[in-house]
Amino acid sequence: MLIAKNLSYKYQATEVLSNINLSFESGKMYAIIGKSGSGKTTLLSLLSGINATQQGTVILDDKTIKGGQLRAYRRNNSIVFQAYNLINYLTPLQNVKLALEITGNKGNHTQIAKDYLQKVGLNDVQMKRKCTELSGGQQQRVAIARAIACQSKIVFADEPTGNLDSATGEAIIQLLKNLAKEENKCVICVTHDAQLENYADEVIHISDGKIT
Ligand SMILES: Nc1ncnc2c1ncn2[C@@H]1O[C@H](COP(=O)(O)OP(=O)(O)OP(=O)(O)O)[C@@H](O)[C@H]1O
Repeated sequence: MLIAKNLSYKYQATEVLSNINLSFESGKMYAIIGKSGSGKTTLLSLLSGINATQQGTVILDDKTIKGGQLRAYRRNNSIVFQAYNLINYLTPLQNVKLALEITGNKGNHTQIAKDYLQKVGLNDVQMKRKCTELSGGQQQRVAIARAIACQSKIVFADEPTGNLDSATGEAIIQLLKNLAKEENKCVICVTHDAQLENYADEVIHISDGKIT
């Protein structure tokens, strides 16, 4: 489904990814694991279309993603960012509804947003507070609800359990895993979390910008 072919990437003169070749399928959860600074977020940014490739290609369903198609490709993907990237002056409910509107989802957006926020463990009061009035872990769960509510074929998650205690983290991992198994999505997570490694169908190790 999704292929990274000979991907290399530099920031200024420094190469941070070197000749990466990977392939991802629907119905599976992947964990990309590596030390801080090993290139995980950079790899996710190329796979998801946030950044354009420099060398090598990203191929979706046999079609190479070219420069002009990057924006549309990016819009079709769901991404859970390490820094959440929520709209802070909106409530969780408004954040998820906005994403549903932008991605042109059908159905009752308020109900869908509520259902997904409940799934990640937010209660009715928390859903209606401003995001700035939630804890870091609650904001992370809003970011996850927003990503999975949009029904993208591929969900990318950068440290999705980074700010959660181990029980909440496990529940979120299970939710991501169900997304792969029950809804046939391709779920690609970047993580340090050994728990996530245990749940993943495939574990990919990256070190100094290379797959090891
Ligand atoms: N915009 C940038 N300009 C220059 N160098 C960058 C930039 N973004 C990242 N880097 C460098 O590229 C390398 C890989 O960074 P990246 O964020 O991909 O690593 P990571 O494995 O996701 O790290 P972490 O687990 O700490 O988030 C690091 O050495 C980082 O300092």
